[in-house]
This record gives sequence, structure tokens and C-alpha cells, in this order.
Amino acid sequence: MMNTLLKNQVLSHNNTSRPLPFKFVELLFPRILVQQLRTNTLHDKHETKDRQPDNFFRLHKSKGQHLLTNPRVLDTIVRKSAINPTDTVLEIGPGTGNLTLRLLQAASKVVAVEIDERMVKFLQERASEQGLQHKLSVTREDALKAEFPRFDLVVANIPYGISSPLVTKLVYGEGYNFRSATLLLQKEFARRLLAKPGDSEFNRLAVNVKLVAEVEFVMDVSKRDFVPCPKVDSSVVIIRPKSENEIPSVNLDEWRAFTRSCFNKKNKTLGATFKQKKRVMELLNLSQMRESEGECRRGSNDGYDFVKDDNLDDQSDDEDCIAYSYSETELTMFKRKIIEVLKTSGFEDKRPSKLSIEDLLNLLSLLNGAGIYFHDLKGAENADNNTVLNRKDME
Ligand SMILES: C[S@@+](CC[C@H](N)C(=O)[O-])C[C@H]1O[C@@H](n2cnc3c(N)ncnc32)[C@H](O)[C@@H]1O
Repeated sequence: MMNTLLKNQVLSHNNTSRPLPFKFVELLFPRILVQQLRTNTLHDKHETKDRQPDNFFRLHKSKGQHLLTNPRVLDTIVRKSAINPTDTVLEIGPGTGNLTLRLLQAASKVVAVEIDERMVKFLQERASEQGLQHKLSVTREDALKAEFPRFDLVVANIPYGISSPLVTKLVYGEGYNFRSATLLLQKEFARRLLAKPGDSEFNRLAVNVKLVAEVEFVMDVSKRDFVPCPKVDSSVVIIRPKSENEIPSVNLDEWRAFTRSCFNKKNKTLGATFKQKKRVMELLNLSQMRESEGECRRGSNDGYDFVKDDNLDDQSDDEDCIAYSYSETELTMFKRKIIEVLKTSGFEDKRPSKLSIEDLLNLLSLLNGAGIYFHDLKGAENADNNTVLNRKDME
């Protein structure tokens, strides 16, 4: 059942029936809201069977339900997003709608994707009460699985647990053509998106996003601006996809497979990474697949099964674990080929986290020139039960 008290409180910013002058409400809003929400909501951690009366609107930590309540921050997010009155805005995880109501006022339309049915209903009612329901389309879906309708820009305070796959989906998703994504993210995650080569936070996520988009820092947001208060601080960033002619000409699937290999252990030198027997086997297999457009050789008990190989440099590697069969000679020759490219190009002793995108593109092109290719094995992974599924995403 909808909690009327909660509804009145989260609505207070725009509720015309409230007698308090707008500015005064604006000033008091965070404190009133925090105080009252605290007494009228429960978070997973505090849930007990005997403490769940109907008028409690329980927020689920597992779904990242931390509501942004500071009107100053909400207004800044909307202002910085530079929304045109003709724009359709995609909001992921609208929750109770504190941001959505502002977006509805600024945009022509808001399409929202929310996983929690209760939030969907709450938001629809709230929009109706403000006479804005005709501008809102909210569906109950997992944003990672949803096919987003057409949108001009994204503005969202997203659940932090899905940040990496969601950012990947937005910037690498086929068919999305949008101006910008203003996202409220966990501070550390935002720092990685903003990191430059040589920074300690510079990783595969940063390099992949930067290939196809520009990232701008907007502001830090205190954990105290949320209800309930999370453990971490947050930051707002704006991601702007590059136009087609600004993106280097590279096969994006191969690029992502290449950076996955390079950054597998980002503090190892590229020489050490690509000398690993499993890496050599994987690349030999992919390169042969590319040449023959055929089957990959895997699974023979007579050959090398790197999962069981005690001589591996890095047994803790939790990436793709597929067994291939190659002779010692084949592997040695192929390994020489890789090392030769790394040596002659001066990349052997370099660490991926210190390299620029241009350096990495150059290395990929040199490896391709020597017949060494990279490929995202996800398709093969789904089709083949021999694959150990434990693939990290972009981090
Ligand atoms: C951090 S809260 C933000 C709520 C609201 N936008 C705000 O700023 O107050 C994240 C919201 O995302 C929703 N959510 C969590 N996982 C989701 C998913 N996979 N797809 C869509 N929504 C999700 C949660 O239910 C929650 O409402």
C-alpha cells in the first residue's frame, strides 16, 4: 500500500497545496525529508518480520535504492544536462521521482526504466498529481536487459551495482544515438571514468569509454544528500559520445577484446602479459580462427590445458578459461611472433595503464599486421559449455 505520508513528503518540493513559500520549502526540504523518511522507511538491513507495517515503504539496498533528496543537487543535474524542451530524456532507475519531476518540467518526454514495481506505481501517481503524466512513460524492466526506446539524452541517478555494464551498454550499444548522459555515480567509479594514462585509477573501463566518448566532471555529491545515507560519496559526470568521424577506425569488438587482454593485470608489463602460455594459446586460436574463419581448436586432452598448467605465470587470472590443443612448436613460434612485435615496437616493458589510446591503437594495428587478432569470445562462450564463465566486465 502506498504510504501517504511518504508521498506527501517526497512531493513537497512541487506540491502547490503546501502553504509554505517555495523558497522556504526549498531550504527546509532536505531536513524535513530526511527526518521524516527516516521514520517512515526501512532499509533491507533493518528489516525484521515483526517490523513491517503496511505504511512502511521499504527501500532495498540490493537494488541500490538510495534516494537523492537535496534539491540543489537535483537542480544542478538538470541544469547541467542542458535539456531542450523538445528532448526525450531516458532516466534509468527513477525511484520515487525526485529527479523525474524536474526532468518532466524541462523535457518534452521522459522514458524511464525502473525495476521495482512499487516505484513504478508511485512515480505514475506522482506524475499524475502534477499533471505531467502525459509526458511520462515508465516501464518495469531491468535496465541491463531492456531495449531502450529512442532518446536524446540520459539523465539518471543509477543504481551503483550496475554502473559498469550500464555505461558499456550506453556507449557501445548499437543503435543508440544520444547527445549526452548525465550520470550520478559512485565517486570512485566516476574517478576511473575521468582518469588519464598514468593515473592510478586508469583502467580498461577508462580506456574503452574514452575511445568512443568524452567524460566531463560536474560535481561531487555528499552521501548525506541521499536517503537512506549510503556508505560512499558520489559524483556527477557527463558522458558525451563522440561523433562517428571522431572515433578511430578500429573494430570495436576487437578493441574491447584487446584491452581485456592488455589490462588483465594492468600493472604487469605487456611483455609479461603476452608471454603467458594461456594468452599465447588464446591468441593463436583466435588468429587461426580469423585465417580459416573456422572452428577453434579446443578441448583435447593430449594438448595443453592451461587451466591445469602449474607453470602458468598467473594462476589467479579469472578471465576466459578455454582449453585448446596445440603442439609445443606451434606455441613457441607464435609466442616468438608476439614478442617480436612487442620488442621492435618498444612496448615489451610498458604497462598498459601508462599507455595512451593512440599507443594502444598503434600496438593493436602492429599485432594485426603480424597476423595476431583479438576477438570477444562471448558468443563462443554462450555456445560452449567447456567455457568457464567468470568473465569480468570492464573493470
Ligand atoms: C539510486 S536509486 C535512484 C532513485 C532516484 N532516481 C533518485 O535519484 O532518488 C536507483 C533506482 O534504480 C532502481 N534500479 C535498481 N536496479 C535497477 C535495474 N537493473 N534496472 C532499472 N532500475 C533499477 C532502484 O529500484 C532505484 O529506484
